[in-house]
This record gives sequence, structure tokens and C-alpha cells, in this order.
Amino acid sequence: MSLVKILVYLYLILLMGLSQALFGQSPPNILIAYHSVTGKTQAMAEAVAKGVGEIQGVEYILKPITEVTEVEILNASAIILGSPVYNANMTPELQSFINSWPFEGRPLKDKIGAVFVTGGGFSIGEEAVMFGMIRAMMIHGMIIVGGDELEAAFGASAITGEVEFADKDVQDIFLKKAEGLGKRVGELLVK
Ligand SMILES: Cc1cc2nc3c(=O)[nH]c(=O)nc-3n(C[C@H](O)[C@H](O)[C@H](O)COP(=O)(O)O)c2cc1C
Repeated sequence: MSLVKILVYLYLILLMGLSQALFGQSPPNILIAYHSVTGKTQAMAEAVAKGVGEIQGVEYILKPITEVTEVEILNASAIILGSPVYNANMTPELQSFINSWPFEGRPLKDKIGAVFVTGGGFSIGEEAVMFGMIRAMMIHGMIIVGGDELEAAFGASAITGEVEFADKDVQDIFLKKAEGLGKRVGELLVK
């Protein structure tokens, strides 16, 4: 290889590095925010994060809602929200968290949104809560994404208090849905 060619390559590499340093795009990041009192929804949040972690080039922040800052909300490319079911509603804390999001000028418009829930029993509120969170995200103009399998079509949900699911830990079958949700959101951001 001639000296000129080597110099041209070196120049291009330098130019690429410089432009990335000056204008470089930070990788897409996902905010996984949850409310959890007895740890079940937190376990699902951790599984969502595990799924995101399977996708290269995507970063995530995993936090309880009390620790999330407005800057983190504004900087997120996607927000994945988790709530326990309380009397067929999201928890009041989760609702207050959403109510605190910046709205003027709709800065969250076109961010990806996804949800996960845990509830004590079958069909006593999980879907209602998922749709409650989805509706609120849609008011902000967010683009809603479900999980990667039919059984998580609206998001990931776990039953934590009924019959054989009433263990101290969230069952794998539900954690897999949460993982699939995180993975799908990560994949979509890369696309
Ligand atoms: C005040 C209260 C109300 C609840 N209401 C419901 C309900 O309507 N439907 C349901 O499936 N589970 C209900 N549960 C059960 C919780 O949703 C369930 O235990 C959940 O997994 C707790 O999540 P966490 O461990 O993240 O706090 C309720 C629990 C509490 C404390």
C-alpha cells in the first residue's frame, strides 16, 4: 500500500473520530421506571432490563419512579413503565408520576412507550391497568409497543398471588414475557 493511501486512510479515520466527537449521536436509551412495594413489579422491571441488555447499542436506566428525573424522561428514546394493580387501577404513585411528565409542546411525542404490570389474580385488573398506562402515554403522543409474543400483546403481565403463582418469587413464565418486552423495544430502537 502506498504512503499516500495510508495517509488518506489515516485522514479519514481522524475525520470520522472528530465528527463523532463533535456531533456524535449518543446511543438510544430506554428508561425503565416502576413502582413496587413488595418487589414483584421490581422483579419484572429487572427482567425487562435483562431483555434490553440483549440488544447491542442500546442503553437503559432502571429506576423506581421516585428516583427518576425530568432530564431522564426527556432524554429517553423509549419509556417502559411498570405498576402493580391496585383495585384495577395503576397505583396512585404511578399515576402521579405520569401526571408530572412535561407536557407543554408535547416533548414526549414519538418516543416509544411500553408497559408491564403485576396483579394478584387473573383478570382482576391487569389489562385495565395496562390500558390505563397506555392511554396516558398516548395523550403524550407516544408510540405504543407490546411484547414479542401473543401472550404479551399489550405488554408484560404477571400473576403474583393466585394458586400456583403465589410463590415468593415471580414465576419464570412471566419474567420471560418481561424480558421479551425489553428485547423488542430495544430491537425497534436499533431499527
Ligand atoms: C391496595 C391493593 C390493591 C390491590 N388490588 C388488586 C387488584 O385489584 N387486582 C389484582 O390483581 N391485584 C391487586 N392487588 C395485588 C397486587 O397487585 C400484587 O400483589 C402485586 O404483584 C404487588 O406488586 P409489588 O410487589 O410490585 O408491590 C392489590 C394490592 C394492594 C396492596
